[in-house]
Amino acid sequence: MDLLQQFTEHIRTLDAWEPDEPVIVAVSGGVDSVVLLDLMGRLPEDVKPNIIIAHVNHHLRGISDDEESAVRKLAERYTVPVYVHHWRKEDHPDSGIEKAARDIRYSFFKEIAQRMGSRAVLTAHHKDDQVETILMKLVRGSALEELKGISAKRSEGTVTIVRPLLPFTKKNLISYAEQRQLRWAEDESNASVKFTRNRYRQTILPLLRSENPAVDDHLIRFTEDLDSLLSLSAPCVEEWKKDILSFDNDALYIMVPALKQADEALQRRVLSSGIKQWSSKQSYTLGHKHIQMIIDWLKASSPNTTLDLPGGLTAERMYDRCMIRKKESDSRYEIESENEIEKKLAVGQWIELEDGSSMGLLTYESFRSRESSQNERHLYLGIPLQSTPLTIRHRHNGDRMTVRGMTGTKKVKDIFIDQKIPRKDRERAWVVTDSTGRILWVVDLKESALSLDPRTDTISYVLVYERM
Ligand SMILES: Nc1ncnc2c1ncn2[C@@H]1O[C@H](COP(=O)(O)OP(=O)(O)OP(=O)(O)O)[C@@H](O)[C@H]1O
Repeated sequence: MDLLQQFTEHIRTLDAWEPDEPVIVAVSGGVDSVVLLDLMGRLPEDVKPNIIIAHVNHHLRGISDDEESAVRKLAERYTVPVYVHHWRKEDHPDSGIEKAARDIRYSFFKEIAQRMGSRAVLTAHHKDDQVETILMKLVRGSALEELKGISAKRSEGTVTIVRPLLPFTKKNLISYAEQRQLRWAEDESNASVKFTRNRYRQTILPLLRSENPAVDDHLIRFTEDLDSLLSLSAPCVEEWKKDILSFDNDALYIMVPALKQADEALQRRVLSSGIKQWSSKQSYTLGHKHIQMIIDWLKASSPNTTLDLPGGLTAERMYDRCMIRKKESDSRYEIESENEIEKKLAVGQWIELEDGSSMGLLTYESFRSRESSQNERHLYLGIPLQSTPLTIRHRHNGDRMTVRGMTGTKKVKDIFIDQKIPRKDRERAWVVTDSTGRILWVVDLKESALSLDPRTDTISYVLVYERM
């Protein structure tokens, strides 16, 4: 059976879309996604969807623009629509480039899917990616639950991320591309052993394969077996969790004697699952390493001690109970009390604020077409794609923000002082934060380096503020 036949069979079993339904294919211009696009275009009519290409030009490497035009040419060749997002690293000074680039990719793919009424986003991850991921996680010491590979289908809200090339090796894809005389761009970063994944790809896995050529299949089988064991034992973990853990908005509580009755591997699973559940509501994260730290500390510590954890969290032990929560902020130098009004703002929404002013978050297109955006009572700010939903609130003690032309962050309090804003007005000022809590704007006063300028930047959304 040739690759197209195997792919078609696999697509039928995946059952991720109906014929003629719109699906998004993420095409970087590399061989994997070029092959995926070609295979999708050759599917028989009874499984063939309406293909829409999504591409992100990261402006990171010399060839980024060539990749974009190659992807546009592919769209012409297959007569399918293409959507391109431009992303610049200067807009993301705080985050690691690789992670920020990946986050923006997925949020763009999902946004296009929602806009086009598509349920599926396809990426070209293949079997070699799968094996590298598993091995890297094993070596890094990830928690058992994280030792999963890349999933063939993963739901994220209304969209499912589908990886239809997982059964196929890179070799399979390259020989298909050569047979079909496809053209693709080489990713320069693949050649560098600087990146961890490339060391696994170029040195570690070839060595393991020379020891046993079936090592790839063995690693994949290992995660499949582990997955099934984890699902089988999940009800038991849930039972233990009921005795050991509880949480509310403020804290996660651990009953120490109950925890100590479980063996240590079970302690890790219970805590890891409980913390994940609690932190998904609080947007804190504690990794495997810190879970082990808590277990070791509870084993050794006397009844009244505390342990500092990352993300401003602290664990306090009071006899039989341990409480994990956000550290109290140091308010010695702040006089005014905090005002707790907090509102979320999603794209397309307008909200009225208590002081009679209002804010709306518009797409760039609708901002441009709104005549009243020229109104002098309006102030506006460009918002990067991945920042939403925004939060509107008054200032908090200890607030800090990035400021253009300055490295690090500056205290919002100092910005008020620099601009000689009277105390009573400081309490009334509105602060806008992005989805991760970073300040984008102290309204009418200071824009953070994370915001964009609608006149010059390629922007996704515009936040409009209308004074009372
Ligand atoms: N710039 C891009 N534009 C469109 N699609 C992309 C882009 N980069 C990657 N993709 C899609 O994602 C797939 C995986 O790419 P890559 O291995 O570089 O991503 P990654 O950073 O490892 O992502 P992940 O964390 O999801 O594995 C590609 O085959 C392609 O389908």
